[in-house]
Amino acid sequence: MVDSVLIEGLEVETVVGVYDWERRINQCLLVDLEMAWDNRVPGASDDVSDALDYAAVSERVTACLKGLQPKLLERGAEVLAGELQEVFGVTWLRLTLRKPGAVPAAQAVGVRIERGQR
Ligand SMILES: Nc1nc2c(c(=O)[nH]1)N=C([C@H](O)[C@@H](O)CO)CN2
Repeated sequence: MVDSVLIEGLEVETVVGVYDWERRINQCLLVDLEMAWDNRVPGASDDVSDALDYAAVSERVTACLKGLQPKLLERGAEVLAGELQEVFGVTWLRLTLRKPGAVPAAQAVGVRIERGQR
């Protein structure tokens, strides 16, 4: 499967971080997702129920990270990947989680994971 559905630069405000001061504030995370999906089916039917609905996935991503409040980006990425695979039936995904401002000299720092088979 070479087709994908994309979400790029999704902003989520949540509690995230390992330090005590970070547990008392909201910080912004940026989420990029590439998810394998057979786009020939919705391409033929023109029906959103055949598509991987990026709006529904975006809502789920936001709710998951707001609820989870992970210490590590790695934890956020891992839980998110598992939830998206289970809930939406995504067989393969590449997920990037960035934390802008965490290292002031860098534009952003983050993690990237791939899970499942294409
Ligand atoms: N690989 C990681 N390194 C660090 C993380 C992380 O989530 N993954 N987090 C922190 C702190 O929370 C940092 O962002 C505070 O500025 C440090 N390193």
